[in-house]
Amino acid sequence: MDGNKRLLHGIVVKFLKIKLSKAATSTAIGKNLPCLPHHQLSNSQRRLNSTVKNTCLSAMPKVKIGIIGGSGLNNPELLKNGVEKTVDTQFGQPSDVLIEGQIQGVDVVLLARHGRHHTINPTNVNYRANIWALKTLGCTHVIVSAAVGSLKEEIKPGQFVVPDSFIDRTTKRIQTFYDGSPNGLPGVCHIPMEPAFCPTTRKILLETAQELGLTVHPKGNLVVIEGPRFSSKAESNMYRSIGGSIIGMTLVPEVVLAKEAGLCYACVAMATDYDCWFDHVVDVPSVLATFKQNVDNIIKLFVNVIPRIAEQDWTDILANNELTVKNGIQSEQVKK
Ligand SMILES: CSC[C@H]1O[C@H](OP(=O)(O)O)[C@H](O)[C@@H]1O
Ligand SMILES: Nc1ncnc2[nH]cnc12
Repeated sequence: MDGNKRLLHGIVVKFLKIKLSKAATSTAIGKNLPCLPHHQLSNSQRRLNSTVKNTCLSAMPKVKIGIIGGSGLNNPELLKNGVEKTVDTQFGQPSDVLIEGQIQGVDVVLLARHGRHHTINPTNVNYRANIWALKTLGCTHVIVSAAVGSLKEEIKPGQFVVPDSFIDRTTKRIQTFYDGSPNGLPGVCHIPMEPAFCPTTRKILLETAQELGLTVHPKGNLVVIEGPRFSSKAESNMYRSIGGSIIGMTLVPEVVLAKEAGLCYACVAMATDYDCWFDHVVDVPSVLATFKQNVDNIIKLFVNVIPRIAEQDWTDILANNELTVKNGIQSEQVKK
C-alpha cells in the first residue's frame, strides 16, 4: 500500500469503528468500573450500562453468536430457556426456526442447518436465508459444526479439524447475496476468500479445544462436494491428490455468504469416517454413530468458546470485515 492508500484505509477503518461503537449496545458501566465483558457484569452493572456512557466499554460492540448445527447436532441442549423465532428473509425461509437464548450470559442463536428433523439435503439448504436470518437477529459471529470424511490417514475418525481453507466442488448453489435479482443486494460483489475463516475466531476455537484435551488438527482444506451422494473411490483419491484434508457437503456457500455478510465465521469439523479411499465403507449410520460418540465434545467446545469470544474486543475486526465487503462491491468502486 502506498502512503495515500494507507492514509485512506486508516480513515475508512476509523470511520467504521466509530459507526460500530455507536451501534454498540452493551458494556458501558460507569467510568470508575473495570472493563469487563458483558457476560461477566452483574445485573446492576448491566442496568447501569444502559444509562451511563463509558469511555472504555461503550466502544466494544456487543457480541452475539450464531451456532449452525450440522448433521447430528440438530437441537442440542445448549440453550436454557431458548425462545423460538420464525424469521422470514428476502432470500426465503431459513432451514428452521432460530432459537435465541444465552450461554453463560452471552447472547446466542441456534439454527439446525438441515432443519431440526434433518429434512433438507445439502443442495437444498437455503444458505442465504440462514446467514441472512442470523445477521438480521444481530449476530456478529457464526460458529458451525460439520461432519466430514477424512482424506488423510492422520486425521482419524472422532478427531476434530479447524479448517483454514476449502476446495469448492459444488455445482448448484447460489454463492452471493449480490445476485442481480430484485431481492438481491445491489451491485456485484467479488469477495476475497483468503482468509476464508475468521482467524481470531479460529484461534479461539483451536486453543479452547486444545485446553479441553481434544485431538484437534489446527488446519486443513475442506473439500465441499455437491452431494447428496458420497464420492466414488476415484474422486476420493483425486481430492486427496489436489490437497484436500477432509470432505463434506455444506461449508460452501455458507462460509462465502458469512464473509459477504461481514460475520466472523469459523467451523469445527468432526471426522466421522475415512471416506472411501481407505477401503472403508461410508454410510449414514456409521457417520452418525461416530458423530454421536463425540458430540458431547463439540457441545463442550462451543460452551467454552462462547464466553471467550465475548470477552474480546471485536471492534477492529468487525470494521475490517465491513471494509472487505465494501471493497468487494464493484458498484461501490464505480461510485468513488
Ligand atoms: C449424514 S452424512 C452426510 C452429511 O453430513 C454432513 O452434514 P453437515 O456438514 O451438515 O454436518 C455432510 O456435509 C452431509 O451433509
Ligand atoms: N465421507 C464423506 N463425504 C462427504 N460428506 C461427509 N460427511 C461425513 N462424511 C462424509
